[in-house]
Amino acid sequence: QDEPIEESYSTSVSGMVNLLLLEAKLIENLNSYADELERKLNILKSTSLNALDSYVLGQHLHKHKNQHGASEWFAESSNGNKTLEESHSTSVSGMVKLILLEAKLIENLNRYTDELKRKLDILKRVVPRLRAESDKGMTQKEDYISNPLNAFSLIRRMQEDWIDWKVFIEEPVGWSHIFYLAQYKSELPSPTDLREACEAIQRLKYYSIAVPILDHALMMGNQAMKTQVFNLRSYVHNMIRNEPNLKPVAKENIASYSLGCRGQFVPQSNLHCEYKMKTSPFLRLAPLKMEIVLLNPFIVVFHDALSPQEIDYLQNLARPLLKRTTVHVNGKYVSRRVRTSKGAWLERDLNNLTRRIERRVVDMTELSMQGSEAYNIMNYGLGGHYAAHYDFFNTTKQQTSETGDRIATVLFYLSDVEQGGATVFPNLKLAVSPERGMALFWYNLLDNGTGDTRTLHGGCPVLVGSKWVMTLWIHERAQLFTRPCLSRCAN
Ligand SMILES: O=C(O)CCC(=O)C(=O)O
Ligand SMILES: [Fe+2]
Repeated sequence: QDEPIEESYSTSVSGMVNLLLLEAKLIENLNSYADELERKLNILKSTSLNALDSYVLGQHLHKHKNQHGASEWFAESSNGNKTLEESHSTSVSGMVKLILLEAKLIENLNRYTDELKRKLDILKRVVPRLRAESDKGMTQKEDYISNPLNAFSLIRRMQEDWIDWKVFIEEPVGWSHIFYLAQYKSELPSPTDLREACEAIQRLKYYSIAVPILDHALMMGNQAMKTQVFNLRSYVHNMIRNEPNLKPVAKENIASYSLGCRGQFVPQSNLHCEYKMKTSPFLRLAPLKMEIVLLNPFIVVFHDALSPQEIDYLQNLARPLLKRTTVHVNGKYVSRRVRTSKGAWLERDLNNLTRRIERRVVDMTELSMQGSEAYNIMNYGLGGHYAAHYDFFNTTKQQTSETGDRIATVLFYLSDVEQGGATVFPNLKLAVSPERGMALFWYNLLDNGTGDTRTLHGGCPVLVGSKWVMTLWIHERAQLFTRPCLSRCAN
C-alpha cells in the first residue's frame, strides 16, 4: 500500500547525516549519565565522609528546583517528635540495638553500591562500542551512509536502541534501598536523642575530661554540614569552658557531690566486716558478708548478695521491658534530665528467683517486705546519672497513705562500672563504687518517721561502662511491731 510518509530519514543521505549527528549527541548523554553514576559510586567507596557532604549540598540545591524527590518523601516519615521513653542514649542496653541496626543499614548501603556498580559496568562496556561505530560514521559521513549495511544499521539502532536506553536510565537504582531505610526510620535516633547525648557528654565534666576528648567524640562521623550538631557542640564546649571545676580552684569550693563522684572523699576506715548469720537458720549455712559503712545513719553493704547467675537471669528478665525512667513531680511521673536511665519493674513474687531474693532481703534487713515496692531494675547509658535526691516522700499523700513512707532502701549493683557511676551521699562524704553482686542498705527515715536529710544521695554519671542496679524501697507501715517508733518520737 502506498500511504503517505511525511518525514523519513532514510530517503536521503543528507537526512541520514542528521541522524548521525543526533546519535553522537545521545551517546554523549549516555556517557554523562555513566559519569554521574560513577561519582555516586566513588562517594560510596570513598574513605572520607566529606565527599557525601558536598553531594548532599548539591542535591539540596537541586531539590529546590525539583520538589518531588525521593528524599522529600522520606523526610515525611521523620521521627522528630519521638518521646523520651524511646530515647537511645539513656541506657547501654538500648544502644546495643543501635549498633545492630547500624550494621544492617551498612549492608543495605553495600547492596545499593553493588547495584549501582552493575549498572555502571554495563555502560562502561557499551559506550565505547557505540562511540566506535558512531566515530566511523562521523569521520566520513556520506561514504559511511552510502554503504547500505551501514545505512540500515543506523536506522535500526536509532529506531530501537535509544528507547531501550531510556528505559535503562529510567529504571531507578535504590528504590528498594530507600524502602529498606524508611522501614527503619523510626528506630533511628531522633533530634531529642542527639540533644540528650550532648547533655550526657556535658555531664562528664564532673570528671574533668579534657575538651579534646569531647571534641573527638562529637566530631566523629559525618557532621561537617550538620549545623545543628555544630551548634550543640559549641554549646557543650562553652558550658565546659565556663565550668569553674576545670580551672584550678580552691578545693573547698568544689561541690561535695562531684568530689564524691571523682572518688575524692577520704575513706572511712574505722568500721568492720562481719558474717551475718543469726537472722534466720538459713544464714548459718550461708552467712551474709556484711560490711558496716556508717553507724549513724546506719549504712551497710552486703558483698556477694546476688550470684552471677542470678544477676544474668534478672537482667534477661528486665532487658525487654526497659523504659525511660521518670521522676515524681507534682503528682505526675515525668522524664527529666536529672534521671537519665531506663528501668523496668519486676514483681517480688514473679518467680522463684524473685521470691528467693525477697527472703534474702528479709535476712539482710530484718524488715518485713509487706507493702514494699516491686524491684526496680535500671540500666544507665551514655553519661547516665541520677542527680542527688531523697528516696523518702515525706508527704501524707497517696504514695504513703497505706503503706507508709520508704523506711529503707536496698540498692543491688548488677554490674561493675569501669569508670564513674558511684553512689554518692554528699552530706555524709560517702561514695560507694558499684561492685557486681553487692547490695547497699540504708535507712531513709529517722526514728520519729520523718525523712533523714543526711541520706541525700545520687548516682554519678557513668563515664565508661554499663551500670545496672536493682532498687528495692521498703515501706514503713509493716515494720510497726518489729521496728516500733522509738522513744525519741515522743519528744
Ligand atoms: O544508681 C544509683 O547509684 C542510685 C540509684 C538510686 O538512688 C535510686 O534508684 O533511688
Ligand atoms: Fe535513690
